[in-house]
Amino acid sequence: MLPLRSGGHLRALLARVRGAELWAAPRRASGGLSGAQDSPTAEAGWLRGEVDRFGGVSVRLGALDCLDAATFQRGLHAAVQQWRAEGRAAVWLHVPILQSRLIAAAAALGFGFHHAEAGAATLALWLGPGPSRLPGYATHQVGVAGAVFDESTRKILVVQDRNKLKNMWKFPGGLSEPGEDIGDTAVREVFEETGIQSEFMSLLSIRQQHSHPGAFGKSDMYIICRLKPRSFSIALCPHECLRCEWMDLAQLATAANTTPVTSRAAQLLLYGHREGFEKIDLTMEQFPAVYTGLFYKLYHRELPDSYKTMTGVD
Ligand SMILES: [Mg+2]
Repeated sequence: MLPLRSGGHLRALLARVRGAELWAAPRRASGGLSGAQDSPTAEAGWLRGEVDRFGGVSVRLGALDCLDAATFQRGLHAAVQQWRAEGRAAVWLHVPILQSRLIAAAAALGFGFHHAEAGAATLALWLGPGPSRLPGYATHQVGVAGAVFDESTRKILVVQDRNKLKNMWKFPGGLSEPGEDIGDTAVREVFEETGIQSEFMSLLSIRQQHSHPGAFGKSDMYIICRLKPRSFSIALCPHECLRCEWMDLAQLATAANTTPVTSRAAQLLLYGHREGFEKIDLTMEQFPAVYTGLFYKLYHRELPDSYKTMTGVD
């Protein structure tokens, strides 16, 4: 990745920019197709790009804080021409928030926003033939609720949220944090909103809703987990909830002042309680990912061991 430039280094770079010998061809222009790890660092004067495995060039602006927008734009324009001539597929421009004044200069060359995080925006320019084939950024937010069900009393934990237009019974829950497992979100949100400690058992349902007002117009994925209670004494969070109680499951399944998704989950739980939770549960198993050192969680209906090993199957 691009090293941060020191002030002296920056002055030297700017002198090179003004001297116009800058946008030298990358040393290994066509590299990078063999995979991200051995992608060469392409050098285009002060705009250093890294070639990715899709043939795109990624440029990270560092401490170019003295660079004026006009000089930046001239340099970027020449570099883009160079990359286009080399057949690059796209340019990704990572702009730290303090360099935001350079964004308009890039936009004038055809760059658009791809995504932004708190400290930086990423702009993209498609260079390949035809319409852009670059993937979009995040499409969904993920909300997770915990249906904490006490099998011995047939009671289920329900809340009514504050700041809602109607007071409906629902399961405690909230938005998943980056990198957080679904089950961990459910357990954390239940504890934060109700003070109840619980344990993840399974996934019960997934709702997908597009153009969700609470997701800034993006799509919303709302997942309900079955949790087992580990404590029973409610300590309601007054900022998030109006009410919280242990309600009989059959009462929730037939209640009028609840949401359709909550009713359906309650009916599923009643069915599971009577007929066995293996009829409704999507259980979780962890596997190693193809990306070295990483793991993922797989959720599906219970699979007999004979099918897992594929022995003893006709
Ligand atoms: Mg909530």
